Amino acid sequence: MPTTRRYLMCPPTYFTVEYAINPWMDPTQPTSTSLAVEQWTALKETYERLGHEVHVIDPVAGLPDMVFSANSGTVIDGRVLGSRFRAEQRAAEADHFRRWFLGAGYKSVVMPTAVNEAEGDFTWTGSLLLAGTGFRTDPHAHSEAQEVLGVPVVSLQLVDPRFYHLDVALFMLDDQSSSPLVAYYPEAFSPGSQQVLRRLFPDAVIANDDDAVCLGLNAVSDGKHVVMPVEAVHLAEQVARRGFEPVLVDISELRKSGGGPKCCTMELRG
Ligand SMILES: CN(C)C(=N)NCCC[C@H](N)C(=O)O
Repeated sequence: MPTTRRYLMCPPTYFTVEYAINPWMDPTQPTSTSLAVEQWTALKETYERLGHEVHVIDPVAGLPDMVFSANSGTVIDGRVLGSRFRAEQRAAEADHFRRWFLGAGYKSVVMPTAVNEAEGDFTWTGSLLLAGTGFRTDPHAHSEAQEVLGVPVVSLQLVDPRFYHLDVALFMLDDQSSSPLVAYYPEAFSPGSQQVLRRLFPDAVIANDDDAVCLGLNAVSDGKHVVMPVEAVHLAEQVARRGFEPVLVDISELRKSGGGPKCCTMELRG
């Protein structure tokens, strides 16, 4: 069943690729800010058409990656754990989001002491917080998240630099039922973490290489509709076979910075 969600997004008004902090970014290749804005607007309108509430934070000049709002906060039951970026180029984003949360009336807003790229590396299953590490978020941020948010955390080790955040390797199809359904790309994880995922989610949708390299796992599900990159053809078929409805979006311009639909979408829970 779909449930209505609240999302926080940031328009890519100042989007460009002017530095390289992941293997997808090549500052020598041209980017189009107007195309990025067009694709982002279509994504936002897709959420609104599906009945979701979208809040928008003002973009800031000089912060070209601020469009990836999912990196700036993990919100569960109305408690906010902000972010602390690994790359200095993105460091200033964290405080803009902190101020947005306070302005929006959130009472519990905690900024992390360890490197923590928020929903980039944290995925809420409905009962557990899956937490990635290996490239960005520091393992200490996992225990910090457990303390601040008061939820059990399961650490997962990422091993392929192309899938530098958890949310380009795994997403929740259903976070509302007692047996949550997940989709993931096993090769992005260490052998031990693959075992953990098999134990936790024996019924998972398993993505293939083609799904993973178009950042197909950077998807957003409301329990029925799954907003995902248009190139993720095989994954969309798998998702449909499980009874979900793929909603395909073109987010190719933002992929030049290593992001997809989920990266542009922070969920405000509670
Ligand atoms: C899953 N999420 C939120 C992301 N993967 N975010 C994309 C961040 C892209 C940015 N150039 C960076 O490298 O930080």
